[in-house]
Amino acid sequence: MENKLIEFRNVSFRYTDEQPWVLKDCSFTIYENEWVAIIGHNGSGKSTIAKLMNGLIFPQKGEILIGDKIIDEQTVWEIRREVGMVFQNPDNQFVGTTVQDDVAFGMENRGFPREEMIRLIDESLSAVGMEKYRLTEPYRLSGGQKQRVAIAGVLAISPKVLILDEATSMLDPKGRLEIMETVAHIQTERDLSLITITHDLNEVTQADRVIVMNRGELWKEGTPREIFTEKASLRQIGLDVPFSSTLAEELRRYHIPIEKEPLNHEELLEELWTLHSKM
Ligand SMILES: Nc1ncnc2c1ncn2[C@@H]1O[C@H](COP(=O)(O)OP(=O)(O)OP(=O)(O)O)[C@@H](O)[C@H]1O
Repeated sequence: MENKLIEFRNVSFRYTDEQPWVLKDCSFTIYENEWVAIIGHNGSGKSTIAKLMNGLIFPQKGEILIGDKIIDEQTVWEIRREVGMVFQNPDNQFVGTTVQDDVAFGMENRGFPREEMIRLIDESLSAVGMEKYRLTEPYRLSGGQKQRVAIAGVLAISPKVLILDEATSMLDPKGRLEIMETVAHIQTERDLSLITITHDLNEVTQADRVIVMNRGELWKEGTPREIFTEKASLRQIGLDVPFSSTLAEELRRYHIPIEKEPLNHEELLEELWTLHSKM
């Protein structure tokens, strides 16, 4: 059995006593070295989960563990070193006047020695392909480059898990693809866990596991293929399914026996090719 990294135990949360519960009795586990995508309609509680994982807010009911530590006021500073987060809008995340200052910021806050900081700035900027931009002012960068720098800043503190909360949603398809390729590569290289909160189905299909949220409750968890097999229920809770999966559904209506749920067009073509060669 893999090692547990993050565990939600019957977590409920609301922003104020007057407001309704935003998360209701959520229990799930994230393991070391896995990539989990969290999906759900707008307002289903995904970003709230990310903020809870980083100790930006605390649950009123239940508990959250990182490794064997419960997140509370005492452990939160230690835990923030283990849980790195990158948000949607890169412009709200910049604090440095140059790229290297920005990457250094998280380390300065945590009192890293200077020599180690210099080494880690180099290492993390090259991990995201931004080593040439050390002295560039952040406002001169493109959206995708800014997100790379934000990721480098998080990587520099060597977290155990990297959470991307809609971190690619402001990028064009090419920028998205490039960032996700970089992140997937870093994840395997560094044995990180990766949690992506996203509406991008292409990203979801690449994850090892998917957690589906609906109205503050954990609706289902499973592999992308297991999740996307349930197309009708997903649509009912306001979620989309990959185009290849919808197309397979249509083809089955025409009695074309597509067996495996195709997660992308390559898999669908492969299925069709196999059927064709049996004819
Ligand atoms: N700071 C806040 N104060 C009060 N209510 C909030 C706050 N942040 C979020 N909420 C509410 O909590 C609920 C869950 O929000 P959350 O941002 O976690 O959803 P989400 O699934 O990430 O949505 P989206 O896909 O739109 O980003 C929503 O009803 C939202 O209005």
